[in-house]
Amino acid sequence: MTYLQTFQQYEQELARPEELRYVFRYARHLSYTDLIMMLNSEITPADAAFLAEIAKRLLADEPAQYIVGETEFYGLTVNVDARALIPRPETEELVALILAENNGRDSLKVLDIGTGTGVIALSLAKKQPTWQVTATDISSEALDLARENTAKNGIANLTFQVSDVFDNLSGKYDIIISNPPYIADFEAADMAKNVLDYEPHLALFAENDGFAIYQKIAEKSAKFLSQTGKIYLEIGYLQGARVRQIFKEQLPEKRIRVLKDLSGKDRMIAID
Ligand SMILES: C[S@@+](CC[C@H](N)C(=O)[O-])C[C@H]1O[C@@H](n2cnc3c(N)ncnc32)[C@H](O)[C@@H]1O
Repeated sequence: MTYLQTFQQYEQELARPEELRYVFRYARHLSYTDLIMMLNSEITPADAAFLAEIAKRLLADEPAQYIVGETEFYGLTVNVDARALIPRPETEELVALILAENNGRDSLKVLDIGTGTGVIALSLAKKQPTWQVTATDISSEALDLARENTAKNGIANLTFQVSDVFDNLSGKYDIIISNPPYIADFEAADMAKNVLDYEPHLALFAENDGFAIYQKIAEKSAKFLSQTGKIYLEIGYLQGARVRQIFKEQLPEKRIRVLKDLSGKDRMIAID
């Protein structure tokens, strides 16, 4: 049997067939061209066994990134596993927005609430070496993973703190960022199995119909924000109006913008 026949046999059964070749290529360090070149050759017994194992895990809806153990985010390679949410491309847009709007501002104190794998904090700290970035999470397991990713990417201007939103923090920040859990419990019924069965629910769901962490951030943000401080948030695409209102009540003097992602959906809030 050839590689191509083996791939095709499993791909028929998979909900996301493209993931099989992606995981195989990544694990075997192959380029697209390398894979194309081998498709018509006889599969080795070791690769046949390896593909069977990958296909089994994908059929059980395990996310491809968890099988590979790594993913790419804003030019960084980070470890991913069940301790934290798999970073999403929309979050890269939040990072790009923050960098574009704060270009040329040196020595800022930056706080990333709910850092997960650490990707927002890591990307900002790498692009802006004069910024001092604090990354927090309520999950110490997620912070362990974020620390691994900091070492993996050789980034120094980053510190970590276990905290329920602001509970273990002090001082003022020039930029506060969060991509918090924002899914309401009732939405679970409509969620894909690869998300619901594998990613940490602490990273996905929040009380008060998904708004609880925004409310917590808003209530204390005046205390933790420097005078000209800014807040950047990722939101669910239907949450813009409500999150704007939550922050308007606490920070009435600030400008609040609801911004769209590349697919035209409300995805970010910028407060300055
Ligand atoms: C949606 S994930 C975002 C992870 C990462 N920032 C990203 O964008 O990929 C939300 C993160 O918030 C953390 N979290 C949940 N509740 C929290 C709380 N009350 N205080 C701080 N972090 C919290 C979760 O553990 C999770 O890592």
